[in-house]
Amino acid sequence: MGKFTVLNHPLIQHKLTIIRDKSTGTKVFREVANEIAELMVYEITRDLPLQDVEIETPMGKTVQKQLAGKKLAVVPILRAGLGMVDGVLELIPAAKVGHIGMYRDEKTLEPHEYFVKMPPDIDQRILFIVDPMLATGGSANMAIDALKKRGAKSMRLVVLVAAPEGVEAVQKAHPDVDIYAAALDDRLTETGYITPGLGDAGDRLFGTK
Ligand SMILES: O=P(O)(O)OC[C@H]1O[C@H](OP(=O)(O)OP(=O)(O)O)[C@H](O)[C@@H]1O
Ligand SMILES: O=c1cc[nH]c(=O)[nH]1
Ligand SMILES: [Mg+2]
Repeated sequence: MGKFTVLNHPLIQHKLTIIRDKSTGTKVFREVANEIAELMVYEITRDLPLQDVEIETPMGKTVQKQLAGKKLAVVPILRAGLGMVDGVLELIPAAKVGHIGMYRDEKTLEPHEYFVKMPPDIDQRILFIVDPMLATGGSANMAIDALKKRGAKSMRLVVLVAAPEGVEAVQKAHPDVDIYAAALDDRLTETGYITPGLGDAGDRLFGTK
């Protein structure tokens, strides 16, 4: 089964409270969502493999470390995942970005895929799939299916708020994918929203209703 990790660094908890607050407007919501994503990526990349490289400093030759092997890509699940991309790229500016468009039917809660554009060689990259909300897990599972179909082999799912139902669904469908969240919330409401949650992440990021 894939690991589920809550990254509860005090800065992350503090910032998450800001975006949960319904009085937080679009500008601050956008800024702080990206700040949380940046802090999360710092934690999630701790285990990336390093390799030796010989370089020359002004003082002479030396063997030092650099990131080894596989390259990275960030994959936001549109729309709301876009709200985490800049934060990830702050720390990994050379990462490629693949987009996957999904919307959840408001009544049935079924996910629908409407767009996929990936960088080449995703089979050789570690993919950080980002989406602020993991609710039923339907969207994340369909996104992971779409990426596997295109050859992806190494994926990590990075969300701000997770519901227990969503974590269980992804762990069951994709035991090879580790999940990282800034918080694990109580449950889903009857209408499929995470509670206490932060509302509709896409609407809060983009000012839609
Ligand atoms: O786990 P699930 O039950 O599938 O729900 C989570 C999904 O719902 C939201 O997207 P939404 O469908 O609202 O699209 P949007 O990002 O365009 O607002 C959210 O950003 C996730 O992608
Ligand atoms: O609480 C939720 C659940 C799904 N999508 C959201 O944006 N928020
Ligand atoms: Mg939405």
